[in-house]
Amino acid sequence: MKRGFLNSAKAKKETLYPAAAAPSQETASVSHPSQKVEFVSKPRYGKVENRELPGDYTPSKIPMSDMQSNGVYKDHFVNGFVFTTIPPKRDPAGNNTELLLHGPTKKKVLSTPGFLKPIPMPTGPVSYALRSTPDMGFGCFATRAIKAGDVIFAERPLLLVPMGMHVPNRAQIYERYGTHQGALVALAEWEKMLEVAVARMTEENRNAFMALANNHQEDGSGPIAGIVRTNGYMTDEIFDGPMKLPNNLNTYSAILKIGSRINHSCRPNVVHDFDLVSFSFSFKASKDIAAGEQLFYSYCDVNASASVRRSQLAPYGVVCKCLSCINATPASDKIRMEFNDRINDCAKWILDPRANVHHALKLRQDMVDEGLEGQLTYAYCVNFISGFYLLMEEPIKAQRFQAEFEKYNRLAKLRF
Ligand SMILES: C[S@@+](CC[C@H](N)C(=O)[O-])C[C@H]1O[C@@H](n2cnc3c(N)ncnc32)[C@H](O)[C@@H]1O
Repeated sequence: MKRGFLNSAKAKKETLYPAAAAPSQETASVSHPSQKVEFVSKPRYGKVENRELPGDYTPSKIPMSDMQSNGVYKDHFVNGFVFTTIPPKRDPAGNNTELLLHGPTKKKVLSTPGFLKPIPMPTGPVSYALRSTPDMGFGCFATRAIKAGDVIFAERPLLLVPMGMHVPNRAQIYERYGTHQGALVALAEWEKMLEVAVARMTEENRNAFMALANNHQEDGSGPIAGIVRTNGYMTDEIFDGPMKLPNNLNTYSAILKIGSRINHSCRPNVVHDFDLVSFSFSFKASKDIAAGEQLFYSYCDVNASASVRRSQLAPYGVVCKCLSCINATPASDKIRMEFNDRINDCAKWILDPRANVHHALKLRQDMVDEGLEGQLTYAYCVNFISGFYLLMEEPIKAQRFQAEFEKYNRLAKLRF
């Protein structure tokens, strides 16, 4: 792939995967020149035969006295995880997050300049409602027309926990019980830790959390871990240590009351963003949405082929039936995989606008056909087209595409 601005870290940030989209593997640990991550484990998914725990296994007692925060912001460990609440004072509207957080990371979060700002307001009156769907469980639907770039809602997570399972005695567990039963015991130990965080929630938040979907009922996950794995949003703005490690080994996963009800489509109409200062996720319309339409974001890489998307969705038990998956062909795969390169080509084409404007118009049409108007690539593309027409001294057309750029650039601002 050519290098260009779309390969920059900022551009790559556009695709945010919920937690379970990370490749599933038994265990993972890495050594980094400046960081060593231990105790991290990514559990299996699907049906795991023989889920019985070893007869001699007794759950660890979570050392509450060491690990429970006293609810004061300054409380953090130099080395170790804390259970804590943000903000520590109970909010009558329920906007509190329970966290299992590495002590130094808590310190980093709390010292973010401007922390803690109020949650952003939605654009206009309430525009969404939860409803059941015939084939996806619950979903989130627009109750009125929503414009591209509008904030549909913003919320603090119910829970924020490390992305992988953090089980302090993992090595001894595997040594004692072997790979298969060791994995089950690790999950049981992880469940114990999650139980502490969930027990700290208000009753209302706990009920909302426990009512979320659980697609991990047969792989050995406990009921809380199953909900975390089904509903987590990757929060890579929060990470342990000085830098982010590969495979999300040191990032966090957030579970949301409303956001976690949004289903997947490879033709999404919603984007989301986590803002550390208000400690909240905002969900914005990435296209104009009509009243009654379901809201979707993408759990997978929308620039990947249909088969890669399918494998990225497998941990959710999602078999996507969006138009792009149903009608996928080698040609449509190629189109998706080449969007980023083609937008970089626009910079070349603009040197001879009259001869090349059709390339840029075709790119735009391909993106519309694939339902990807919410991608940054699309905003860049219409901006280039506007530039082509300006150079060709066709101001009316230039203005039309400039207006479209401004509409989609409202979204780009969310991600920069
Ligand atoms: C984050 S939850 C979304 C909300 C969920 N439908 C509910 O009832 O709460 C993810 C789960 O929703 C279901 N789901 C999401 N998108 C889907 C899709 N496109 N097709 C089928 N099921 C889907 C899957 O069961 C998936 O594991």
